[in-house]
Amino acid sequence: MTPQARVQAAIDILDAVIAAATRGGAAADTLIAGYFKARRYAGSKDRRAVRDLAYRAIRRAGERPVSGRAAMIGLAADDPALAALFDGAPHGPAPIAEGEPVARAGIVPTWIAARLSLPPDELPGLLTRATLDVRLRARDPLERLLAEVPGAEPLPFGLHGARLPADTQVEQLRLWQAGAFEVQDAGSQLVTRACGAAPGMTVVDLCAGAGGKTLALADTMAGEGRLIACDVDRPRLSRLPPRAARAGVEAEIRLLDGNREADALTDLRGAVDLVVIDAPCSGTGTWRRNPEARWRLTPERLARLVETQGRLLDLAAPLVRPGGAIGYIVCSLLDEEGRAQVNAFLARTPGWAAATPPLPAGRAHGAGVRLTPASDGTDGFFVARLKRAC
Ligand SMILES: C[S@@+](CC[C@H](N)C(=O)[O-])C[C@H]1O[C@@H](n2cnc3c(N)ncnc32)[C@H](O)[C@@H]1O
Repeated sequence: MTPQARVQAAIDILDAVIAAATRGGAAADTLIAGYFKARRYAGSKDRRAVRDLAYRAIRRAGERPVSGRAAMIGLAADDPALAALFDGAPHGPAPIAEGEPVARAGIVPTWIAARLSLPPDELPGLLTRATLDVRLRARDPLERLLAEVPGAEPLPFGLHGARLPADTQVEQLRLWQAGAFEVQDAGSQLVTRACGAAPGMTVVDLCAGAGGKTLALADTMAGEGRLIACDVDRPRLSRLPPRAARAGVEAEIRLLDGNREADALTDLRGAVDLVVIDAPCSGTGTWRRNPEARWRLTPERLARLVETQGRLLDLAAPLVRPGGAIGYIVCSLLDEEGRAQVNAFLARTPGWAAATPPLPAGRAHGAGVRLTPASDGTDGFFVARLKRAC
């Protein structure tokens, strides 16, 4: 592909990303993969260059741009070499006309910025490139992983895992195939640990999805006790059993009905030591992985998420035995999903109190702990451990 054709390809991809963000379609990564699947002529250098251009344009625009071309013209405004490629060459973008729409540079959409309780100097951290962190099974020695992957470094915060070079082909590694490790952000590992699972417990992972945290919980439980993984999303949940099998983990799987979740949990009422709620949320803490997610969120969608989170807390509470706990997690930096959500639960539910353990990272935030990309180098999270009185 010519340099001009690469720019046009990135514009086409951006159009698809903007359309998907508007109507709730696929993530940028999926759209980029689909684009190149249909264009086998593009070589690996072309793919890398187009992907890089598209992501630079996505990261640069805080608000959803009106078009891919507006996003790319915005990027070109800071990059004369890129601007020069708008020259009307075949397969490339037409020259930039006077008065054409240009996406404004920004980090956070205005309506979200007003609700984000982050100091301004932390905002750029939301869009830095994420690290490739992996969690190693407790029984596997870290040295083997460090020996297999040149450039791998031990994770900070005393976590049993490694930070791998960004371009590592994880699934080709022998240790991954043997089930010894899983890709999991250091922050995600820390907040899972904060929930306080232990061997012998009965643990419900209420929003297990494809099982990232289920597998980490199982490792902490060392195969002793009972682990029940639930979700309302059948395709996501169906990805859990093969992952569990690869890691040598046993978990009961329960598909919940989105309107009647409690029906599938009646046998667990008052019998659970720990319910982990890794709640559906805005994902504002993971923008560095999915920067287009900030174009996707709307006040209405956020309100629905907040309502679901409150409902999940109320669903979890009766499952917990006296003296047991809820681990509430969101990968969000919005207080209405984190601190305020937990405060509201504690205010309306007698017999519950905050009992979040100190973490080797993050800062106390209301009844819980918050991790941020800028101060902890992890995805952004809020976690709270809530204990039922004995
Ligand atoms: C943050 S994701 C979970 C990620 C997963 N725990 C992991 O570590 O990979 C939130 C999950 O909540 C699920 N969910 C949404 N509404 C739910 C509900 N009412 N009951 C249970 N799960 C729900 C979604 O399908 C989604 O998989």
